[in-house]
Amino acid sequence: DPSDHAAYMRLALEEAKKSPPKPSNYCVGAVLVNETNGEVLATGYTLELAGNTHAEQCALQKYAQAHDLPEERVGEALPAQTVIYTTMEPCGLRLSGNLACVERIIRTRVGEEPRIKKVYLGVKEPEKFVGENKSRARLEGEGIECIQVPGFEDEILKVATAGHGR
Ligand SMILES: Nc1nc(=O)c(N)c(NC[C@H](O)[C@H](O)[C@H](O)COP(=O)(O)O)[nH]1
Ligand SMILES: [Zn+2]
Repeated sequence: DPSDHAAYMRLALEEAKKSPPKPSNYCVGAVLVNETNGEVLATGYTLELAGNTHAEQCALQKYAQAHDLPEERVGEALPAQTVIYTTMEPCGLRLSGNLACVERIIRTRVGEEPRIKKVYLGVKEPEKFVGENKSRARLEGEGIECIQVPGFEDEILKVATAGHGR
């Protein structure tokens, strides 16, 4: 049921739990969904794919690979009403200097239309690594709606910071 946002966020959180904790990032989970029919298109979690990969990046890369496309062209294969659920808002800047997920989401545009129309997020990014995350303003500016799915904040942050010690 495409409107059961909590179910998709719960799925993203289950993915996040698979991520190997590190002190230098967050353990995040992401799910790409076709909002027209509720179909799960791909899932991803931080470090799932080789390299210093983010959850959203992994979901996009897996879907692209399944359609014989490089990640930067994934928009060509995404349904027009694709949405992404991510336990933490997409990064806008990464200490590693790797391309931020907000840019990966925006570049799914084909012509004028972004293929990812909405970003459902569980929590804002804490300001530990890169100060205030400005991705939501960036996305809204590109016509991509950002919607917070409430109710999972504590569990998401516990999983996200598992590698940060106490
Ligand atoms: N939305 C999101 N999904 C992820 O999978 C992930 N790991 C982060 N984390 C954001 C955090 O700002 C960066 O992890 C640090 O800035 C370190 O940067 P790298 O990850 O090493 O590129 N954020
Ligand atoms: Zn990211």
